[in-house]
Amino acid sequence: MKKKMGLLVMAYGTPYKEEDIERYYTHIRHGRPPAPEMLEDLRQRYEAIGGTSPLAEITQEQADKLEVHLNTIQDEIEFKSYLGLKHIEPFVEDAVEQMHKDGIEEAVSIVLAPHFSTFSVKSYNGRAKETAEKLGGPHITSVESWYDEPKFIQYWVDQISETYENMPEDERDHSVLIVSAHSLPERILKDGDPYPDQLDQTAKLIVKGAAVNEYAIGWQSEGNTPDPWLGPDVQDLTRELYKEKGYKAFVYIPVGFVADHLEVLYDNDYECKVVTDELGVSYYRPEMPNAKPEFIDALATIILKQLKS
Ligand SMILES: CC1=C(CCC(=O)O)c2cc3nc(cc4[nH]c(cc5[nH]c(cc1n2)c(C)c5CCC(=O)O)c(CCC(=O)O)c4C)C(CCC(=O)O)=C3C
Ligand SMILES: [Fe+2]
Repeated sequence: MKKKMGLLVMAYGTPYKEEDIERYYTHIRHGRPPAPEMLEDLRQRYEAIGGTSPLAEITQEQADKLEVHLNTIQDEIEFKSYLGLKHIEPFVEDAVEQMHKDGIEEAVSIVLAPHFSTFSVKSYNGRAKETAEKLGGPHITSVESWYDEPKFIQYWVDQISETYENMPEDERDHSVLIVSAHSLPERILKDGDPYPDQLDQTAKLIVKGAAVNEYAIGWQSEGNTPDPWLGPDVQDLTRELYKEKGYKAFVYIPVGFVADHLEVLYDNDYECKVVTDELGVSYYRPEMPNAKPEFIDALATIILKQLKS
């Protein structure tokens, strides 16, 4: 008999339709409704990428494929996946409750974001464990971070190698790789949050694997709040690097994310491209992992390693 295990896949979540944008944004803001102009600004950004984000569909596909793949590559455990989202239903709490109702006693959880921070991964895992404790189960083993998983690094190495191979030689010799993640308020640094160091490590491993000479770390998508956020912002960084080094091509890899969504399709493909267009240089953005088999295999490897440790 195979051992049955819940597979709790957690991700940010996105509005399913335009009418969901307000309550979604309110949830992100811990229950404080956004001012009308902030809401309108967000609505327009979704509008610019086609009305809503492809994220909902991609996240579901990632969870489904991960379950199937895990059940294919080993035969000791029967995994059953549950999707738990941070800011829209099915919420993390809903997923844990469903596992409990289904009689799941043991579960493993993973957040679809590679780098640990008190703002992101810690809060997902905390919400899951708190709910499980309240209900009296399941027992959850959590993956805390996976920013250095070799198969994840290899995914990006392969992507950028392909991008650089297809670039005109003159551009390749004058290009820079911008490795980025979602910015967070600078105050996370006070408490020794590992987030910036983990991004640094991811970047170093990718750069080494792909033998890229020129790279820089940037932050993107910072929130609309008065506190200072981690910088440099990818748009400012693009301008500075152009001024200092005169690069002819900029290659963006937002490795803090794993799917095509608003922060990539708008903040990179629109906002960063406005800057590269203005500077008259080339913009490249290798493909996101989404539900590609190599990435699903990387996630499965991370889960199995966690269960063996
Ligand atoms: C660390 C981090 C990740 C990566 C880790 C993870 O994935 O967990 C992430 C991912 C995402 N963030 C997303 C969307 C948004 N995040 C916002 C706002 C914020 N994010 C924050 C942090 C993060 N966010 C923070 C500290 C705020 C400010 C909150 C405040 O005001 O105090 C806002 C509000 C408006 C704005 O600021 O743009 C939106 C719409 C989407 C979905 C996109 C889609 O729908 O396609 C995704 C994947
Ligand atoms: Fe966000």
